[in-house]
Amino acid sequence: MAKRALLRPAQLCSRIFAVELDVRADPFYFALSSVHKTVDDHSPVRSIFRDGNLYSLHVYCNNRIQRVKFYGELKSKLTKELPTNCDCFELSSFLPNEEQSVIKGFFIRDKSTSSVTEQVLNELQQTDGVCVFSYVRGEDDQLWQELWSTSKRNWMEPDKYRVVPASAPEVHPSVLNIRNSDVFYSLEDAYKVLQECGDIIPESKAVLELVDQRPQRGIHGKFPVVIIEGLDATGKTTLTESLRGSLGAILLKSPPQCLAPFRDRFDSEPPLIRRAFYALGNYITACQISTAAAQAPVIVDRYWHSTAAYAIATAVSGKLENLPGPSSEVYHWPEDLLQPSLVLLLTVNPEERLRRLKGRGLEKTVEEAELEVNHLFRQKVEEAYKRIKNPACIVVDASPSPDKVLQQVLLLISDKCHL
Ligand SMILES: Nc1ncnc2c1ncn2[C@@H]1O[C@H](COP(=O)(O)OP(=O)(O)O)[C@@H](O)[C@H]1O
Ligand SMILES: Nc1ccn([C@H]2C[C@H](O)[C@@H](COP(=O)(O)OP(=O)(O)O)O2)c(=O)n1
Repeated sequence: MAKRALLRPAQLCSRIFAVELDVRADPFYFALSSVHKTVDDHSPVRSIFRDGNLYSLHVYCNNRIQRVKFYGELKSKLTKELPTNCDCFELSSFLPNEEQSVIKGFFIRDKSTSSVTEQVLNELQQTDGVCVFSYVRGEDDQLWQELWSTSKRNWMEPDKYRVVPASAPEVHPSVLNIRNSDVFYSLEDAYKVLQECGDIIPESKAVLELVDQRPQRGIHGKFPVVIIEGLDATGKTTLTESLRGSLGAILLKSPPQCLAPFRDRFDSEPPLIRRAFYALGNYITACQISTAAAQAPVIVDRYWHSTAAYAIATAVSGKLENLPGPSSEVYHWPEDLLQPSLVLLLTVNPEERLRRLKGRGLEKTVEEAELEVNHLFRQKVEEAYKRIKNPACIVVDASPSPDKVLQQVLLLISDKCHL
C-alpha cells in the first residue's frame, strides 16, 4: 500500500460520526468531546457500544484516487480477514452539513476471543493514511475514544475524547461528498479523474483519447432529440428500436459503442472512477447527437439522467429520505452538456419489472434479502430521475403492451417536439 500524507487526528476527532448499521436501518450518530459531559444511559450510543472490543478505522489519504482504491481494498481485506464473530459496519466521519467533509471508514465490533482482529488492525495502523481508534469504558462507565497504539505516534494534541450522542444532521452524510466524487458537472471535472488514474488504469488513456477525438460540434441539429430513460428492463431497448422505425430516427446510446470495450473494466472500479467514465461517455454521445440531429430525429437510449440518478442512488446509503432534497444542486444539469428536446422516463411497477427480468432469464436466484435492498435502491434511482431539472423528465407508464407504449410515446413526441 502506498504511503499517504498524514492528517492530524484532532481534525478527525472534531467530527461527528455516523455508523451505518445496515442499509435499511437508521444510522447511529455520535460526536466526540473533550469536555466532560454525562451520557444518558438510554441513548443510542450505548446500544452500539454495549459489548465486544470496539474500533474505528478512518481512511484519509489526500490523493483521491489512492484513497478510493485503498478504501475498496480495505473493505475486502476486512471481509476476508476478520473473524466471523466480528461485526464490521461502514462509517463516515463528517462535519454536519459541510460539503466535502466526509472521511469514510469502518466501525468494528469484535466479539471474538482470538487475537486475529488485533493483528489485522496492527498491520493497518502502520499504513499511512489510516487512523485506528479504540473505544473504552472509563471507570465512571463513560465512553472514551482513543488513538489505538498511540505510542508509535507523537501527537501534540490530547488523544482521548469522550463519546457523546449526537442528533442526526439535516443533510445525510452520504450526500456531502457527491459533487465531483459521484456526479460531475463539467467535462473538465470528469476528465481530470481519468487523467489522475492514467498510471494505474492504462485504459483511462485510451478513453481520454476517444474523448479528445470526438467529432467536434459545429453543425447545430435541427431535428428533435428524445432521450429514453428508465431502470433496467423497463422496455427502453424495445421502445427505442420501435421509435427508430416509426420516426425514421437515428438511434444512439450512452455510453457510446466506442466505449463498450472499456465498460467492464470501469464497472469494477470504485464510484469516483466508474462515474467519471460514464460522465465522459455522455460528452462523446453529445457530439454524436449533435451531428445526427442535422440529418434526422434522434432517439437516445440513456443519457445524463441515468448517469446522475444511478450515481446519487448508489452514493446515498439507507432510506429514500436520505436523498438530497428536491431543490438540491446535485440535480442540476451540467452547463456544458448538450440538452435534449425531451426526456421520457419509462416506469413499470416492481412486479411487472421482475416478470420482464425473469423473462430475460435474469434475477431468478436472487435472495429475498437482496431483493429488498434492490427494491430500496430502485426506489432511490427512480426518485432521483424525477428530481433532475432543466430538462426534467416526463414519466411514461410503460406497463401496457409494447405497441400501446409506442403509441403513447409517439403522441408525446408529436405534442412536445411538433413532429
Ligand atoms: N411494453 C412491454 N410489455 C411487455 N413486455 C415488454 C414490454 N417492453 C419490453 N418488454 C420485454 O421486457 C424485457 C425487457 O425489455 P428491454 O426493452 O430489453 O428493456 P431495457 O432496455 O429497458 O432493459 C424484454 O424481454 C422485452 O421483450
Ligand atoms: N448514460 C449512462 C448509462 C448507464 N450508466 C450506468 C448506470 C448504471 O450503473 C448502469 C446501468 O446500465 P445497465 O447495464 O443496467 O443498462 P441497460 O439497462 O443494459 O442499458 O450504467 C450511466 O451511468 N450513464
